[in-house]
Amino acid sequence: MQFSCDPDQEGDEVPQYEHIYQNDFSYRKHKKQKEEDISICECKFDFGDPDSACGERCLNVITNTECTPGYCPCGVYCKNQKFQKCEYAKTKLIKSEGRGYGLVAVEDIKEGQFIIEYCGEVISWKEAKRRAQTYETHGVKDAYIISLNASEAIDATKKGSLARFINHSCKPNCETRKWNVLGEVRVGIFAKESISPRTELAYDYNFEWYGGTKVRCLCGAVSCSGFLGAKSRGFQEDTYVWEDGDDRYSVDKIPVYDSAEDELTSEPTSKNVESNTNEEKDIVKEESTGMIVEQSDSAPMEVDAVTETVKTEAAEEDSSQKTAVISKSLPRKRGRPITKNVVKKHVDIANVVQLLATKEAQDEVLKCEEVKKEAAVRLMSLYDEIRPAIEEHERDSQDSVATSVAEKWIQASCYKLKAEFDLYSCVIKNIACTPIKPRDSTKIKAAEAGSDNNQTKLSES
Ligand SMILES: C[S@@+](CC[C@H](N)C(=O)[O-])C[C@H]1O[C@@H](n2cnc3c(N)ncnc32)[C@H](O)[C@@H]1O
Repeated sequence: MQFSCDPDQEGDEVPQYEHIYQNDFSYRKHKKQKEEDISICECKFDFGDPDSACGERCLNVITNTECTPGYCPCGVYCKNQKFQKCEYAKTKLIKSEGRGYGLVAVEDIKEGQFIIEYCGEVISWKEAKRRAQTYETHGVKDAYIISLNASEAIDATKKGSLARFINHSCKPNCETRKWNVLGEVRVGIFAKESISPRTELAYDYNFEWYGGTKVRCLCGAVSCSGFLGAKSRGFQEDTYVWEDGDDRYSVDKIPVYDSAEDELTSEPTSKNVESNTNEEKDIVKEESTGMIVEQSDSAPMEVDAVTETVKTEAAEEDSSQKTAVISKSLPRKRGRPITKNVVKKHVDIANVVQLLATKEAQDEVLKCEEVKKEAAVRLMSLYDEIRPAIEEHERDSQDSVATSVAEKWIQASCYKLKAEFDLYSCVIKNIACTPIKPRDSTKIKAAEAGSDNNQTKLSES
C-alpha cells in the first residue's frame, strides 16, 4: 500500500515508497522453518514474575532467535516475538537538517530496546549490485540497501519500513542487529543507549565506498570522519596520500556531494511528518534514490605473491564492530595492497644463486624458492575460493567467517610463512657456509691473494 509521509507540508516533496511491515520476498520464497530446526527455550511462565516469560535469560533471546508460536513453553505470554508482532518503539518521521528525512523517538527508549525492523525487498547480492548501479545512473543520491547475509541484501529503496529513514552518525545511539525469525535472518535497529523523546535516531552505516561521489557526513559528531564511507578501505585508498611515517591526507580534489543541497525545504530544524504506528498508511512517492549495499570494512587479508612486504606498523584500520553497510556499487579492486607505512624488501634469488659456487647450494636455494612460490599461489587460489565468505565478513562482522574457512586460511598462510622462512634461512646458511663464486679473474686473484677459498665474501656481491 502507498502512504503519504507528509500530508501537512505543502510544497514539500515527500518520499515515495511503498510502506511494508515484513520483508518482501518477490525474488525467492520465504523459507519454511522445519520442525527439527525450531529452537525451544526452557522458560516457564510464572504469573508472579512477568520477566519469567522469555526475558533476558531466555536461551532463544541470548542467541538472537525469536520463539516460534505454538512451540514456546510460555505460550501467549512469550515476550520474544518482537519482530513477528512488530513491537516497535514509537518514532516519528522528521525533516533533518541537511540530511533529508530522519526518524526521532517520541517516547523514552531503553538501552538495548528493539526499535524497528529494517524491512525491504530481499534480493541477491548480484541484483543489489545491479540495482545500485542503476540507482546511481538515475542520479539517486540516498542509499537504502543493506547487507542481510553472505548472499543477500535488503533493498528499502522502493519498499520499506520507516527504518529506511534512519540517518547515519559517527557517534550513533542505535545499532543494527541480526535476528533469526522463523528460519529467516531479519535486521533490527536497537538502542545502543537510553534515548529520550525528540532525539534523532542514528546508527553507523559502516558505509563502504567503492567509487563515485563522496558524500559529506553531516552527523555533527565531534569524532565525525568527514564523509560517508571515509573509514572504508576503498575511500582511504582513493583519497589518502600515503607516505612512510606520514598520516596526513589530502582531500583537496574530492568532488563533494553535500546532501543539504538536495534538501526539499530549507527549514533548519526537524518537522514532524509521520509516525510509525502499525496502522496502514498510503505511500507517497517519487523515484527513490540509488544506493548500494555492500559490506563494511574490516581488516583485509593481504595476498602478495610478488614482493616480500614487511609492515613496520599496522596498516589496517581498527576493525571494530561493524554492522550494516550501504555503499556505492562500483566493484572492489581485489588484491590491491594497502601501502600506508609499508617498507618493501625485495630479495633477488637469481642474484643470490649466482653468488654461490657449488651446484648443491644453488639447487637448494632454488628448490626453497619454488616451494615459496607454490605456497603463495596456493594462498592466492584459496583466497579466490573463500572470497565470498571473507567479503561477507568484511561487509558485516556479525557474520563470522566459518571455522572451516578460517582454518584453511590459517593453514595456507602458515605454510607460506614457513616457506618464506625456509628460503631465507637457506640463503643465509649457504651464503655463510659455501664458497662465493668468483666473478672475474681479477677478483679471483684478489681473493686468492687475500684469503682462504672457503672464506665468505659477502661484500663482493
Ligand atoms: C537510508 S537513507 C536515510 C534517509 C534519508 N535521509 C532520506 O531522506 O530518505 C541514507 C541516505 O541519507 C543521507 N544521509 C544519511 N545520514 C547522513 C549523514 N550523516 N550525513 C549526510 N547525509 C546523510 C545520505 O544521502 C544517505 O545515502
